[in-house]
Amino acid sequence: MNNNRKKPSWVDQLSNAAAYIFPYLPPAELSAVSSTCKTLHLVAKSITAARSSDASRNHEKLPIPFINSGVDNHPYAYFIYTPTQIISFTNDPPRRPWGLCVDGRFDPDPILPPTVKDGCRCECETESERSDGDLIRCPCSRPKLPGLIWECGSGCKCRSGCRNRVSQTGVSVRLKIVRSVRKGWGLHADQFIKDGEFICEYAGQLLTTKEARRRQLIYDKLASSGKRASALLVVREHLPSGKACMRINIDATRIGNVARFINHSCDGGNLSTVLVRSSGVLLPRVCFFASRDILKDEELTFSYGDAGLNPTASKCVCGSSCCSGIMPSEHT
Ligand SMILES: C[S@@+](CC[C@H](N)C(=O)[O-])C[C@H]1O[C@@H](n2cnc3c(N)ncnc32)[C@H](O)[C@@H]1O
Repeated sequence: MNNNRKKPSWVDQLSNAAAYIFPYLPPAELSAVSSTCKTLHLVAKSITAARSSDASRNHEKLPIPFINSGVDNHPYAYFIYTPTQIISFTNDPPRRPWGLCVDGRFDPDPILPPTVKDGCRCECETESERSDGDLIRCPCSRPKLPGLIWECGSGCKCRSGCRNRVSQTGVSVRLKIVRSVRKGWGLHADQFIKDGEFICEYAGQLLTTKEARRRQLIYDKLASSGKRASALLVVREHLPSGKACMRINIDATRIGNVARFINHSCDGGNLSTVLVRSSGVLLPRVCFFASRDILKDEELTFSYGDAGLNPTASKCVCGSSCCSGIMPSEHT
């Protein structure tokens, strides 16, 4: 037996322990411990580099880096990543690790999915029989309403490879999150994106309208003191009767995906907001598709709604020729 094996030094032991604990720390705590000694500073630096390299925390097929070219000292934004919408009413999500390096995960040459403008190529039959003898209609054959598309889902005979599941593939285009002086973080294309291509879902916590209103008041207060950017999206689906509409509230402020970084543009921007319903799934999802060809490095934007007359609303700096100068705010 070799008794001469070298014991790890206390510096190595400290560094190993820090590598386990630091990925659980939010930025302020990470920065505080980082300033205590050189060893901890180096571990914190590598965690920060890993966090900045992929906002999706390995949840998407491609990494989505944060880019801050000297605008200020924010290397990344801190939030919990969810690739799909979640029904959750907890106020305090538990801490999870973020910042460990995982090598060799990304497919360098992914197969791009079809675009929404390719039309339906669903291979399941228009009407097919379920095992219980009932006929089910393929969602592709349902009447289309503006701003709403039907995709195949768990209620269809087809499998996940079906071409009518465009928005169920996750983020498949190269994106990056870029810091700017006036708008904070913003989502940008990191490749050419074709008109009609699927960009991403707006994922976050699905809220009741009562809870959404409660949170909106808090966010408005924080925004008026210049404290925090919120990401609470309200979308209304007009039901086929035309007499009622369903309100969908998605809050991506603390738990969300890349869509929480999409800034507002008064001219409607370059994204279409589309409600996607799929067979066998009760709730619709809010998805973004390119509304025109988008060049590499262009910022992705959409209209948050009408500016209205909210006197406490913050200033819009979208820069479009029809900019109202006021950010839209939800107060209904
Ligand atoms: C959904 S977040 C978008 C990401 C945000 N920029 C960030 O840094 O996290 C919405 C917030 O971004 C800012 N924002 C978005 N569009 C803007 C615009 N056109 N002008 C000024 N601020 C904007 C506002 O602070 C708004 O509350």
